[in-house]
Amino acid sequence: MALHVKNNIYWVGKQDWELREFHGSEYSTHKGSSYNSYLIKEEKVALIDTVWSPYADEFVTNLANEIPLEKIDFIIANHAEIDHSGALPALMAKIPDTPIYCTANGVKSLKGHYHQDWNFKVVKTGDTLDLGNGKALVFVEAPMLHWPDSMMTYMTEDAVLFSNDAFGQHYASDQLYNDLVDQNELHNECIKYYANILTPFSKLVTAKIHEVLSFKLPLDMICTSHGIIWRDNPAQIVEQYLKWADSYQENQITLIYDTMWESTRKMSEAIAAGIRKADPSVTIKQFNLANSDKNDVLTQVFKSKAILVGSPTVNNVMLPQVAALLEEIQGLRFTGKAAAAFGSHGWSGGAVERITQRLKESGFNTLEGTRIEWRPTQEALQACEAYGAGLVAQLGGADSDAAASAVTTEAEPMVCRTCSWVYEPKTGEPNQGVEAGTAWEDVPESFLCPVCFMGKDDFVPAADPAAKAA
Ligand SMILES: Cc1cc2nc3c(=O)[nH]c(=O)nc-3n(C[C@H](O)[C@H](O)[C@H](O)COP(=O)(O)O)c2cc1C
Repeated sequence: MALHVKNNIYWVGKQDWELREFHGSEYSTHKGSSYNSYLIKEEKVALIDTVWSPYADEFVTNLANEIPLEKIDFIIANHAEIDHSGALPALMAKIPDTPIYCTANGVKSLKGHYHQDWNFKVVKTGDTLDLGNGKALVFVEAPMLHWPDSMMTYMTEDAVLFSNDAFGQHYASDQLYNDLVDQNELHNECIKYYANILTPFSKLVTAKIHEVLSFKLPLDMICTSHGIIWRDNPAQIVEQYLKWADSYQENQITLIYDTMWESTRKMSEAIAAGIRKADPSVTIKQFNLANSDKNDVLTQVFKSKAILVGSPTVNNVMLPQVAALLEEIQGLRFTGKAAAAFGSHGWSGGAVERITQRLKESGFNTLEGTRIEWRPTQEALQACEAYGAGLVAQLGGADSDAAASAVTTEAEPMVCRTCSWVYEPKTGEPNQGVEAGTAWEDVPESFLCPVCFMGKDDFVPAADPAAKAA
C-alpha cells in the first residue's frame, strides 16, 4: 500500500517484520527491516529504488495499483544491492524500455546481478533530471558508501534527500517517521548500522557529508532506503554521523571472550572488577561469544575506548569464535582504540600472543596482555584485578590517536583517485603493516587502498589531485 510522504512523493516499499538475518548471517536484524521505495508523481513520474527480490511480485502488484506502470518515466537505482534492486527484473519485464538512472558503477553492478541490457542512463554528481512542476532530481555519487555504485538523489523544491543506505537502520515500523518511533530503539539500530557497515568508510563519510553540506541545499527530509524517514530535524542524523565517523568512543571498556572450562570467564570478571575499582565512572560490558550476537558485540566495540579479548589456548591457538570476531574487527578498521588480550592455558600458551598480534594488525593500540595457567587460584584472580586497575592507569593517555598525533612527519598525504580515501603518513595504515610516520615512498608496492582496493599507482598527492603518482 502506498503511503503519502510529502506533496507528490509516496512510499511504496515493504516492511519486513520477519527478517532476523541480513546478508546471509552477516548482520543480525532483531527488529526486522524495511526496503523503502519511493514514487514521485510530478509531471514526470519517477520511481526511486525497489525492494528485495522475495517481495518483487508483491511490490509490482502494489505499484500497478498505485499508477499504471507505463506511466513511470524514470527509474532511479541509487544502489545495485539486491535489497534495493531486487524487484527490477519483475518490473522491467512489464516496462522494458523505461530508463534506469544510475552511476557508471551501478550499470556494472546491475548487469553483474541481473545480466540484462536495460536502458541504462549513467549519471554523475551534479547531473539533474527534470520532473516538471519546477522540480528536479539532482544526483550525488557516493562511491564506497558503501559500494562503488552508491549514490544519493536530491529532489529540489521539496528539499528531500533520498539517501539510500546512508542514515538508515534495520528497523521495521508501522510508523514512517523518526519522531513517531521509540527513540532508544531508533538510536540503537542507527549506531549498530553505522558500527557494522559504515565504520571502514568513516573518512569517506566525513568527506561526503562536507561535500553535500557545501552545496548549501535546504533539507526538509531524508528518505532512507531502510527504516524510518527523518522528517523531525533531519540534520540530527547527519551531525550524529559526523561524530561517529570521527574515531567515535564513549567512556566504555568491553571484555569479549570465549571459554571451554570457565577459567577465561573468571579472568574476565576479575579484570572487570579491577577496572571498576580503579575507575567507577567507566561503563564495563562483558560478552561470552558463545552466547552473544556478534553484531551487537561489534557495536559495543565501536562504542568502546578499549577492548579486552580473551581466549584459552587450544592446540597453540585461540578458540575459533574469537578468531572469527577478530577477522570482523580487522575488516571494520576501527581507529583510536586501545586493546589487550587475556586467557588461560595449560602448558605452551599461544592464544594471548596471537590475539595481541591480530589486534595490532587491526590498528589498535595494543597493551601488554595477561595470562594464567589452568584454572585461576585466588592469587591469580587478584593478579587479574590488579591487571585491570593497571590498565585503567595506562589508558589515561594511551589511545592510538594520541599516539598518532605524537608522530611528527613532513610527509604529504596521498589520495586514492578511485574513491578519495586519503593516506595520512601521520597515522599510516596499520591494517597493512604500514606504521605511523611512514612516507608514501616507503609504503610497500603491495599496498592496496583499504576502501576500494586499488593499487599504489592509483594514488596522487592530496594537495594536487591532478598530478600523477610517482
Ligand atoms: C582440546 C584442548 C587443547 C588444548 N591445547 C592446549 C595447548 O595447545 N596449549 C596449552 O597451553 N593449553 C592447551 N589446552 C589447555 C587449556 O588451555 C586449559 O585447559 C585452559 O585452562 C582452558 O581455559 P578455559 O577454562 O577458559 O577454557 C588445551 C585444552 C583442550 C581442551
